[in-house]
Amino acid sequence: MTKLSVNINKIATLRNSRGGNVPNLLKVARDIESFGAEGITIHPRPDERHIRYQDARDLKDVVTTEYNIEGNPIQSFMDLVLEVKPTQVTLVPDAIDAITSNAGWDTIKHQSFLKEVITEFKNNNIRTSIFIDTDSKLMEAAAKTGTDRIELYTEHFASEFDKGNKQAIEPYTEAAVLAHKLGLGINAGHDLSLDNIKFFKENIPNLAEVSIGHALISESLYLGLQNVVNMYLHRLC
Ligand SMILES: CC(=O)[C@@H](O)[C@H](O)COP(=O)(O)O
Ligand SMILES: NCC(=O)COP(=O)(O)O
Repeated sequence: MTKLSVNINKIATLRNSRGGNVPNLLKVARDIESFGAEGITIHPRPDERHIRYQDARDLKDVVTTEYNIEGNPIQSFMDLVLEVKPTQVTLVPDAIDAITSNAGWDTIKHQSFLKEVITEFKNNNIRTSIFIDTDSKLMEAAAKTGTDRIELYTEHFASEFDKGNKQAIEPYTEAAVLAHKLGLGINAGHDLSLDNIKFFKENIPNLAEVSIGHALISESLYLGLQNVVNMYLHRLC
């Protein structure tokens, strides 16, 4: 079984656009869990453009499934995660001004830093995962950091799949086989969607968890619009 962790960054983006509390992030997290999702993911960024550090604290008392916090382990992020103690922390090497995550870790260059950070999280009973590309050398170096899991960075797969190139899955399958041999758990995320998730899952052995946000929230709008427009029409007739 592969767990679905829903990334709720986009709910916070919508909320912040008006300055109030609509949509209510905590209610959405509760609802998503009640609909059967097995985890909630957030990615608080230093500019707090969507998830705020306070949201990460507030969600701690709300999330009853798996709580996954993603981000670049700068000091403020480290402090936050060590305070909140989620189920899992996913380390992502994104630049402060990145629009979204756009690269995996260079686990060779940053090996000793990652080892240090991972040790600290694991000493606090927080499972660790490293956002990473499919390169075998990077995967082998990831295992040496002591991380529990890796998260395959799936943007390339998603964009190639969209163009009809199903062979783009091959490096991901190979990376998953290697990760499993190295004793690493396997997560995946970025641009996974209703269109590509079945094919991805069928081709990735031992896939423990996917975190999905941008497409899932967009699909929820598409699939929910008809219902809501009709509800307005009923109230207006
Ligand atoms: C790590 C990753 O690939 C995505 O989760 C990313 O966290 C999405 O962040 P944004 O919602 O800020 O684009
Ligand atoms: N770790 C990936 C994630 O949480 C969601 O990424 P996306 O679906 O918003 O691209």
